[in-house]
Amino acid sequence: MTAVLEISGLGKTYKSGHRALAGVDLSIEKGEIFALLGPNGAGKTTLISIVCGIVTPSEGRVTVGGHDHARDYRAARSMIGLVPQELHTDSFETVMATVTFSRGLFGKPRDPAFIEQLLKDLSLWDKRGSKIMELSGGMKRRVMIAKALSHEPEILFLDEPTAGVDVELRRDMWNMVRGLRERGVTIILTTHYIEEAEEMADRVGVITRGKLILVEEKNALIKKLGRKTLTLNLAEPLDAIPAELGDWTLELAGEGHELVYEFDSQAEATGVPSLLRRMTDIGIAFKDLHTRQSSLEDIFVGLVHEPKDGEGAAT
Ligand SMILES: Nc1ncnc2c1ncn2[C@@H]1O[C@H](COP(=O)(O)OP(=O)(O)OP(=O)(O)O)[C@@H](O)[C@H]1O
Repeated sequence: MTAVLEISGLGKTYKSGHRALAGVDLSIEKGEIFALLGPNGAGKTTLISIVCGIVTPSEGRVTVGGHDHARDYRAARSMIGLVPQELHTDSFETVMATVTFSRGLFGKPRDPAFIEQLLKDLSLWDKRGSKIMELSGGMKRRVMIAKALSHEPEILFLDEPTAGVDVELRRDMWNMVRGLRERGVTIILTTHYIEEAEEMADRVGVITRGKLILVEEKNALIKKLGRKTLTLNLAEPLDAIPAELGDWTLELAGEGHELVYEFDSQAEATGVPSLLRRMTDIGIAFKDLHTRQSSLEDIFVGLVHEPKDGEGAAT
């Protein structure tokens, strides 16, 4: 695999003195879907804005397809499409004119057949003659995507692409992302919908307080950091956890009808068989049981958890 985007030692201190990014190193492979997760204000938009040339970094280096982002800006930028978080398309122009113009901005020759297909893929073809200002919010967002793709970029940045969009647009968006990936386009997205990252991403990066604290294959991350919970539905409710079960970290839930055991699924001895044996020995019967693997969301919340007064530092 070859890296299509290389970021090293990237930092940004805004004029206000706010340090929004510090020491960010990241290498993105061609054709992957990379999800950047982080709480509000973590620095995701700042990072994307630097790579897209909207914000100037305070330090560090970015190369896009081997082009140095500072020295060879036009070549680097023409490889990138950006769908920004905010819609700024209050335009008197028509959909067709806006999208065609965007392609020209990057010095690409006119290609009406390509633009037609793009507008059709985004269900915008019927609206091609409408002024942008007359469109609904969802349609405007589709236009932003069409603009970002108009010059056939190799890397597409989607900043919170599905925030506030309806189910249909969200579905279309993800179908589009899958289609682009099949054509070898690299996708980097930020999202607050962690289940989306869980479904779509190949790799996940977690950013908090301007630092990229983790970059990992999504499946490996879930396996490595994931915990499993075993829930036993008891035949008779318990008032308290019996002393004989003191070797396991257990909780009672469901008004005493459920016994919950959280364990490390990667550990050699999970403690599950011995727990079940001990329960049988002391006469606690259960009707049913199920296990649940922790989700990316559980892992994310654990990683970016802000310590409250009196708590230890965040991990
Ligand atoms: N132009 C600016 N001047 C000063 N501070 C800024 C500027 N732009 C962003 N910041 C600050 O930098 C930090 C990172 O902001 P950024 O928008 O990158 O975060 P984010 O992770 O994208 O957040 P969100 O999820 O809310 O979009 C925030 O504390 C923000 O207030």
